[in-house]
Amino acid sequence: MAKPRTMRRTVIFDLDGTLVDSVPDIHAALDRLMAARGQPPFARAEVTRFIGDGVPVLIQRAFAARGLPADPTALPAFLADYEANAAVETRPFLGIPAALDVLAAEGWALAVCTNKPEAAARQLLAGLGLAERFAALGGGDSFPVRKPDPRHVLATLEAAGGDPARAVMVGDHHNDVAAGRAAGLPVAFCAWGYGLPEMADGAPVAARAEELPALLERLMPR
Ligand SMILES: O=C(O)COP(=O)(O)O
Ligand SMILES: [Mg+2]
Repeated sequence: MAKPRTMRRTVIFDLDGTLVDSVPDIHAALDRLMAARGQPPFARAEVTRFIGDGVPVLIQRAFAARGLPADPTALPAFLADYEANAAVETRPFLGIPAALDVLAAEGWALAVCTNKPEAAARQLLAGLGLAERFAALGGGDSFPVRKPDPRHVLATLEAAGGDPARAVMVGDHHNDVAAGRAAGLPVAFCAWGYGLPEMADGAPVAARAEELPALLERLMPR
């Protein structure tokens, strides 16, 4: 009798700060948005701190930092600019393409769960030649909920054809740790990203992308 097939293991990756260093293009688009309102540019460290909760919150934080009232035209203006310019300076972090190759060769399915709007995330992955590697992409506006809500992770996993009992979450922000854990997944934290070290909250930390395959193997043995 044929043995029942064991479902493939799936890695759910966060995008910004985990797979790609996207802050240069986010920073540039945000400064153009602010310049159109007569505002001075931001420092890179400020923009890095604004990232993690999706674009609407990024813009709220930027406007609050400049003491500006909310402006409903800002979000569509930012998105139109950013979607067209998401892959100008943005690149995968050092070692990420090679780590994805190793994971794929080891039989992992790969998926992306990001709070970045889906259209911008797809533009970016396509612009970097990474899109075909992923079985599914769940953006910040793909479902009624987003990270830290675990349903964002679970819906992305379902779209990838994955099994929640055979999946791990990798991210750089407390939203990733919280969403992955609440979804019942083991979590790994990326030290190279935009989150503060304490956001790992006890999750195992990868210091470099090349450490990911062995770390994920430990979290979810074959
Ligand atoms: O868009 C954001 O604020 C964060 O995106 P991420 O979930 O890919 O880190
Ligand atoms: Mg992130």
